[in-house]
Amino acid sequence: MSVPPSLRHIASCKLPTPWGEFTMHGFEEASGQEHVALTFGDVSGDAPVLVRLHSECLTGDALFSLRCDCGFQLEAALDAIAEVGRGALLYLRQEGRGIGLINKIRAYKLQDAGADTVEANERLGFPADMRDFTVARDMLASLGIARVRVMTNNPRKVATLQKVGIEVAERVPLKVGRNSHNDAYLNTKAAKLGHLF
Ligand SMILES: Nc1nc2c(ncn2[C@@H]2O[C@H](COP(=O)(O)OP(=O)(O)OP(=O)(O)O)[C@@H](O)[C@H]2O)c(=O)[nH]1
Ligand SMILES: [Zn+2]
Repeated sequence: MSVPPSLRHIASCKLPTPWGEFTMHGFEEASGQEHVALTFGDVSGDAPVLVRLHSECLTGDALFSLRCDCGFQLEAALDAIAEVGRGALLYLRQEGRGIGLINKIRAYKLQDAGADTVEANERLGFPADMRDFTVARDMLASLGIARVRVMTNNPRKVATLQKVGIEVAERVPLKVGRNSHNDAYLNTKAAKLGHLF
């Protein structure tokens, strides 16, 4: 009996953006979970590729929320990739650090009442961060990317990439979008989740 591949590349298309023309690649996990990658320029070859692993945040990425830094990081990452002329953004469908959109709204409600972002997850019965970044390995492999300069403040992303055999030539900090609404959230990420600010 043959084992189905854990990730399938389904189709690619052009994606014009204010930063220029990206190529959008659609992937599907065996579970049915969908992800996309945007590439810019020629990402083949041995030179490390500027890469962002971005976890889905509907509120920050699409609805202009100031509760987090996600939307600002998304824009800054696309900006940086277009600026160097070559790179990839993996848009991972891991809303709410893996707990999903509705549970994230529940967690925000608890945060409105005083819990921090980690306590809120725990009160709902979830770990602080449920994400598994190994899907990035298969997406990068499918795109022909073996060496990266990864834009993140999250050491766990770097550690996972290294663990699954992606060479991390450099971690590029991505510190944008701090404001009065997300200041405490970002401080909690540094104190409890190990983010490097
Ligand atoms: N459960 C929960 N998830 C949140 C909260 N605020 C933001 N998120 C989610 O956290 C994730 C943030 O992902 P990333 O932008 O990849 O950020 P990161 O792992 O913190 O690290 P960076 O690469 O440094 O940005 C997204 O999935 C958001 O939906 C929150 O208060 N609770
Ligand atoms: Zn966010």
